[in-house]
Amino acid sequence: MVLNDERRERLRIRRQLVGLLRDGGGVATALFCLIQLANGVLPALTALATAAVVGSVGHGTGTSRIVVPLTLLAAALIVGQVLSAIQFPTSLVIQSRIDLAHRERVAELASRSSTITVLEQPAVQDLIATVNAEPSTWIEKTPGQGSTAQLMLIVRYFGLVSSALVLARFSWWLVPVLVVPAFAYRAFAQHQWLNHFTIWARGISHHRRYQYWGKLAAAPAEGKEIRVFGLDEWVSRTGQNHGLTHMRPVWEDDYRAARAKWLQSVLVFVPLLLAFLAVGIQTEHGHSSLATETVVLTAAWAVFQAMGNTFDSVAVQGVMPVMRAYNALTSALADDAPAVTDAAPLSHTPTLTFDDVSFRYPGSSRDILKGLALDIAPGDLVALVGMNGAGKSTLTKLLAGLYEPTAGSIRADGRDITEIGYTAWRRELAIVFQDFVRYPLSARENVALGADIDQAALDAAAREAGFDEVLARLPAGWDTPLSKERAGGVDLSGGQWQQVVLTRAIYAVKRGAKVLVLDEPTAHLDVRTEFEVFERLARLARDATVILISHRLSTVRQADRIVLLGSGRILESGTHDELMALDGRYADMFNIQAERFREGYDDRVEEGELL
Ligand SMILES: Nc1ncnc2c1ncn2[C@@H]1O[C@H](COP(=O)(O)OP(=O)(O)OP(=O)(O)O)[C@@H](O)[C@H]1O
Repeated sequence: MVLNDERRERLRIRRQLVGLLRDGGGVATALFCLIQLANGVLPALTALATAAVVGSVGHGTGTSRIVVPLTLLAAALIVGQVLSAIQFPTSLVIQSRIDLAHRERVAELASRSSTITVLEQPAVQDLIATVNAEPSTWIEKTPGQGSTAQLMLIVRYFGLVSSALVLARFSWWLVPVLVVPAFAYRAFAQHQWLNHFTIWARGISHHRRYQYWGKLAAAPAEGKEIRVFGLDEWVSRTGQNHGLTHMRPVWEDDYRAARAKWLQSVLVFVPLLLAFLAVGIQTEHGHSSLATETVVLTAAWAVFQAMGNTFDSVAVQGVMPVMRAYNALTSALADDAPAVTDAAPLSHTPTLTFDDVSFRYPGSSRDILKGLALDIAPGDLVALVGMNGAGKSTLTKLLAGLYEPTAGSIRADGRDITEIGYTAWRRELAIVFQDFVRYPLSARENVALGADIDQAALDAAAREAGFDEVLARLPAGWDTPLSKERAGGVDLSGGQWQQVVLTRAIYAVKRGAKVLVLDEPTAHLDVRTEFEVFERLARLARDATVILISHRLSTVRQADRIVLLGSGRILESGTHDELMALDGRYADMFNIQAERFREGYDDRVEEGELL
């Protein structure tokens, strides 16, 4: 039953692989199919042409009779050579196109889910790692490689059939005598290869560790320690041990396979000998000609050639995990089709309402937010403060719709954001996450991120984020790649990167975003720069609501409202003066930071110091 299910799945994947050939491009795939077909039938044609040449020589009636069969034979040989020369580049073109289309589908699949809940599941992450199909060993194959191998496997049977037809013309019984052992030969070789494959795959974790230890010796950072602590011998021995643990069973299998070669040789040798003897005897007795003998001998050999190569099966086997992961990922993300929405952009900045919002992360039993209630008026600059782990970033992720509240709702002008639709709602947001992405792109691309370029707005955003001074020092200004890995690129400091993403968020506001969320956007900036940025943000707050998370209380004191989060709830809320007058937790935190600052320390509250 299980075996049947497994067979059915393998068959389904094989069909999928054939279907993928569509992505290889019409012309290239047609050419590849033609090459495979020709490769399949050429041995039989060569057999017929050779026989015709031999036959015409035997008649001894001058050279004219031999010209046509000789030309045919030469044509078959030349076509065979040409085809094998263009087969490889054609297959590379098809494979890369199929792989590109596959990666596009995977990216589309991964972004299909409107929240990131499902993507955070370890099982889904494992599937994505497999489905990305980046082979690092010979046993792993890409969908492109699997797909062309599957086609070659199918076409192989055309070769078998054409050679069998040629044999049948001489004597029908030669067909089973040769084809049955050829199948047995194939099954045997295939079994050996797949066994070899399985044994190799079983030790993959040792192989990975062998690779890791091998790379360690050559890596600059680790190289420092290896030299200082004299670890070279230990590193090389550990690597060697992993290599040997992986390869020993593989080598044993190689010896076993070599010893079993005699059976394969018998499977080829005996039927061929039978066929050769039968035809030889008949020719001897005048029942057959030398030409027929030639055709039978060549076609008989071609039968084994057609069935002999088993590497295509290994390639198909190598892509099975990728296709299985792809199918599993499709089912895992099936319920997360994008919310289709045609909601029009908001005409004004909305009032934001967190209505009794509770939240716990999927798979966790701890409530991060517990019935949180918060209203934010349009154009307000609200500072969210609180200890590490209080749930500030979580609140912004809920606002962005990356997770859905476990209870309660988040509303914009009274409308639940799920009703507006996440795609439409996110157009209204500009968010700088704490763990923002540093794209190895130009400064301009890092700020615009695919949006239309409005250079005047870009320049203004850079000024407001304090990025203009950095920009002026970049060798190619806006066009400078922000990565040393790119030609002419530069590496920015942590603070300079924050200025880039601040510029990104401000540019989004200039292009119409109504809510700006900044999660510790200034943590790496020096106090003076942070203060200036904050001043500018305060001015920006007239066009958009700004929600700012910060640990530096001296900076956020100018916010319209400061909200102190703790234990999943709002502990205190008000202006700086109101909260200081309250003399509660905020006042404590502020006083400690102010004291530290006076003493010359950084004014950032470190984890565990307070509350
Ligand atoms: N993806 C996640 N899965 C499970 N728990 C998470 C996840 N992300 C955050 N948490 C937990 O949620 C709690 C709140 O985290 P959050 O990042 O919202 O805090 P924060 O107030 O922004 O802290 P910080 O000031 O350090 O940035 C923390 O205890 C954290 O461990």
